[in-house]
Amino acid sequence: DAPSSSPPPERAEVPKPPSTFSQSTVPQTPLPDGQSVSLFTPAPGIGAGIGQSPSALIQTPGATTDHEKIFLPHVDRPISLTLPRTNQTSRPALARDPRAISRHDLHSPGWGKTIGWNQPPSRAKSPPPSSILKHAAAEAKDKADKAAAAAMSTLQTKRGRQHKRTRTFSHERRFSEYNYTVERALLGNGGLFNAIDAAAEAGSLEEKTWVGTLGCPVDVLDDPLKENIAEKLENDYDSLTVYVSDSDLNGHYEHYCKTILWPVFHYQIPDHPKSKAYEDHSWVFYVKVNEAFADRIAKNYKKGDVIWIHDYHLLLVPGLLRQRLPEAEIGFFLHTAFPSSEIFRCLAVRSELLEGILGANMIGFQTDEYCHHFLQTCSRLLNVEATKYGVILEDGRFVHVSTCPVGIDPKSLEQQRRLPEVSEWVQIILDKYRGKQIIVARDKLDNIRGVRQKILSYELFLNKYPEYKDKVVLIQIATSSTEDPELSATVADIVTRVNSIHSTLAHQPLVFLKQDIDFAQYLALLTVAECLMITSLREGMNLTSHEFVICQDGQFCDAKYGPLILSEFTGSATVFGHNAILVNPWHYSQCAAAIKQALDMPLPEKERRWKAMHDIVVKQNAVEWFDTYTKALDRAWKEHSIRDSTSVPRLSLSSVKPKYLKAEKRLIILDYEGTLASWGSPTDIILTTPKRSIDVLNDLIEDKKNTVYVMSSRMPEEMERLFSPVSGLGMIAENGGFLLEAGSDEWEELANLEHFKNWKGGLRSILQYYVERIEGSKIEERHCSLIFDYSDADDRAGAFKQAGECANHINDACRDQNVNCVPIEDGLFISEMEVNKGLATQMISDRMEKSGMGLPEFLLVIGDSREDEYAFNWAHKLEKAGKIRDVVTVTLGARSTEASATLTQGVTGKFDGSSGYLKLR
Ligand SMILES: O=P(O)(O)OC[C@H]1O[C@@H](O)[C@H](O)[C@@H](O)[C@@H]1O
Repeated sequence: DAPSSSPPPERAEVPKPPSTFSQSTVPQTPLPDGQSVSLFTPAPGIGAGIGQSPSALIQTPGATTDHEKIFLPHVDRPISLTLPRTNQTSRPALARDPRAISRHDLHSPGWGKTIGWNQPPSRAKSPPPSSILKHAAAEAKDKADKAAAAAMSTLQTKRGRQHKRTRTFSHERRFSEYNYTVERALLGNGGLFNAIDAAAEAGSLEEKTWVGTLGCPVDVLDDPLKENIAEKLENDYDSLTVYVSDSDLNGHYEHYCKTILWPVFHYQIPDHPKSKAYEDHSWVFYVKVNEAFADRIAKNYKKGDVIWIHDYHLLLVPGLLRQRLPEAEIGFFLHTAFPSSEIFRCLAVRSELLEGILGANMIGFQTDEYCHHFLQTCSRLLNVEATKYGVILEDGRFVHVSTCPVGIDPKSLEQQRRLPEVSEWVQIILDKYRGKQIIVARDKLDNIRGVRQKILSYELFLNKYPEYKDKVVLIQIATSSTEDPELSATVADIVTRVNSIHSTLAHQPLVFLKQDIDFAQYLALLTVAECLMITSLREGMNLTSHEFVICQDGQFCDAKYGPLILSEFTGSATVFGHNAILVNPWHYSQCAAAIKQALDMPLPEKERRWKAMHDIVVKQNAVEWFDTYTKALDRAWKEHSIRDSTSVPRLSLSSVKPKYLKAEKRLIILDYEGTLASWGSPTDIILTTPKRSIDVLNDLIEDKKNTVYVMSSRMPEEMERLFSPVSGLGMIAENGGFLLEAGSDEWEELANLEHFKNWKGGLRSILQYYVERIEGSKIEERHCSLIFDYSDADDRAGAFKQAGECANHINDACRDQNVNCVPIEDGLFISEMEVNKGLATQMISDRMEKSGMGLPEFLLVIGDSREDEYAFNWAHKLEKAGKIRDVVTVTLGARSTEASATLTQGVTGKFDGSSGYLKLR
């Protein structure tokens, strides 16, 4: 039952390619009628995996490429592909080769067919193959052998060949004897393909390499042939092939991707009693395939490459790559929706998935809502700090998260619409449905797209408004990349009921095609439609609606400006807003009323809405998406390129010493907990300061050239008590809330204490809620900050988890109040957003600049935690501006940092000012 056992569909179903590619190094056995076995896609990625979407894309900036050489048909490059935007002189064989033009969403298993050749059929709902459950490689291999033998015999029969194959003649060898062509896969993410294609054409992308799997079973290919294919694809199509066994790919795509991730990401928890979704049998295959991608990419990676991972099939790849290539520029874009944390947390491997995604420098989503869900999920489940712009990981690395909605390429669509087949079909449809109002729809027939809900709404519409009965036709195209027999049967029943009740001898109100149609027919339908109806229960975007808007401009048919009925649960709903008629697909009477509203809409209103949507589609196009995303990724990578402590050099005492000695004026800023004192979290009760720290500080201050500050999360009075033996010491308390200038006796408030009074009241109730649930936890109130401390909690793991939720809760509730809650060791620190150590250090340098004293020539900042990064950044700014000659920033311990040097032990072990200068041991 393994995928390799699925016999390939009959050759008769293979659309005849315009030309074939002959493989020179494998034995040549031309197929009759010029037909050939399709092994790959010229845009691998489109065929990445069994019906997979594009997976990873590597681009090398600065290099040049011949885009057309790869993607456009060429006489001496006989690949079976014709793409849009070619300057073809001859008319493309659209009707004959339905793959001749591209579309945004190639989700049909065959172009006008029910089964495609170059994608094995899906069995997403079937029980897992025994190869998966038993992990029996040998058995799978045996099955694959038999299946391949069966497949070959099918081919032979069809071809009418009379060769006698004996058991001793390996079927693998037989398979390898055939010619093959390289064809674009029928399944996958057409929107991505079109966008990359458009970006290349627009000059935004100079060189690219797709990384993907072959769109066909590979177990039957022998190693030399596999190598040969990979080589061919690398050399001629700039495509890297990832080989994984058929059973691994089956477990990965059809099981883990399609029965777990796809439904969960679209708010469908597969909790059917028969569902195997939560058995983790397929997780291992998901990991394996992701690892295979990461290995392939890492092996090929060259410094300067940009790696862009796409979609839910490859969520682990960014993380796996980050381990292999710590410095690489890695982007991730999710084309689907991202669910609320309450749904995501149902996944057994939720942390692994999140950590995988967080390997990227930048994570892109289609809408703000998905972004927000992701940030919230990270904060709740991983207990990391999430800001509006991204996630701060425990090691200090910042991962950017942003919204970047994908669009279509109106230019190429425009060209495709001009093809004669489209106008032919426009005419055919107009003739056939003369006098009728056509509502059009094309969706995957899965539980996500709401086809059932749509037809039920339509039935209600016909019942409620019988005056439309003879005047309206709903043409529903239902494609599918995976089989769901139960849903198919239910929908078929409803379709039969609608038609048997509402049809007349002369009129059939519902045309339901459980197959895909030719792209030209699809464009013609969008052109003549009175309205498009999308009722997805969830959908990342919905580019069909964008194509509809373009097709309604009246260029090839009387101006329609057809209204768009659009589920509010699609990404496109946030893009179009109320210019579309937004509906809740579960609210059948609302949907029925929307149909009536669309059909009755006066022309001026139609035109107004359409114009607004048209502007959006044209502006928010595919090239724009590519440019925006890649620029943001580049920025993210440059700004926050990983500087973990292994890549930050150790503090070189011998290089610091001359700088120190040269300076006539020095500013030294030292963090307290974890830096001066080698112990302690901000929640510890500090009784005394180690004598050694006091000695070091006194030694430093004794040198009149030095101005010394200590910074801490402690309150001013605590700091005073701790450092009373050091006179002249400057202090920064409550992480920047208070400043005591060096040599002064008066504390200054940098935080707004009035504001604190206002927000702390509201927060107390939230914190109290968690204190009651976490035994041993407590709230500590300081002058301008609150600390939620669970260091004494019995169940630290449980407390950690709840604290994550608490932080999230607070950040959500206080977003408008400028209040920020960040995790600290065994606690949460809540303070005003702009109040941090950087604010206080800025104040110090401003004062120095303004006073006659001027800025120092030497600045040393030493810290150990995330809050100290604000001070490091401030120091670097001064250095960059050329205001301070020598700046040394040092962090302690192993963590990512902005600091320029590291130390592994406490400061007191290294510094000693007893000789009147910073003595380096
Ligand atoms: O390969 P699949 O899972 O059928 O999906 C192909 C594409 O289908 C589209 O509908 C989705 O929006 C994409 O996210 C997805 O990549």
